[in-house]
Amino acid sequence: MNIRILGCSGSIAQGCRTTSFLLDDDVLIDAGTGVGDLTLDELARIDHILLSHSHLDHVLGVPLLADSVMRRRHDRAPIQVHALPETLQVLREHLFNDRLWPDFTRLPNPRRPVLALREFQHGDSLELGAARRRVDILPAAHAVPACGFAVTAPSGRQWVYTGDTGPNPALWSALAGRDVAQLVIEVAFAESERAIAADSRHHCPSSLAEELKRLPELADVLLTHIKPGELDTIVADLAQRLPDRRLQTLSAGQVLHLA
Ligand SMILES: Nc1ncnc2c1ncn2[C@@H]1O[C@@H]2COP(=O)(O)O[C@H]2[C@H]1O
Repeated sequence: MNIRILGCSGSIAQGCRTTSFLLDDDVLIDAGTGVGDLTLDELARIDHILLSHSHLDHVLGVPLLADSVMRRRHDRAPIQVHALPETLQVLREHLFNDRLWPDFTRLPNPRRPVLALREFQHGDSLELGAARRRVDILPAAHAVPACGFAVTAPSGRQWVYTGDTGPNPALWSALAGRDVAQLVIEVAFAESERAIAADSRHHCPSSLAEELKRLPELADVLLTHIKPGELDTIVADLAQRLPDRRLQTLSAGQVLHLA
């Protein structure tokens, strides 16, 4: 099982692309600005998009992708966009409303649209893509309704992405008993912006260090969603707080493999 990191930044700047991961070649996990690095052929292969929440940095690729691939998918089923009901409602009301963007859930033809919106709930399990990967929907604690995802590799080991979240006790309960090989967890803000982190329901180093006490030592920890310009400060801070835990930072272009 391969996960290609298209974007993993907390916002944009040169070299910084917002969250998007490609599972195998047909399942997109979040649709941030990293989606724009895919070729048209790669975009046209995507059959499923999982959205962790409705914020722009995670969804803006969906309407653009729909417009790009529409003429290549005449004979294909709609791309299934999977998300919490609250997230889909935001897309319907504020994005695909024929004002901010055309309603691609009815275009190019209401009987054969390029997008179909599919609800899931926390605790659900989906089977997605040609490889029928199992994806479990995990709780997240963010400023808007949000979730994370656990994807099961052929060995039974799991790749877990927290989504955008602040301190999230329900996540650790949901992970108990799972064989987590890799945990992609966010830390958006430096300690100096701890108040903004708390307000906007993200992690900073102190809250992340507390959370990681709940994770088995064996899992690899990969940091994501760091705000542009903050990486060195955050990594140095975490190295002091967690000297015994090897932390890696995700980078765009990286491909994670899980047997
Ligand atoms: N109270 C706040 N003060 C400053 N910035 C904020 C506040 N709330 C949200 N934001 C910013 O708005 C961004 C929206 O996307 P994010 O949640 O990734 O990160 C958020 C912060 O960078």
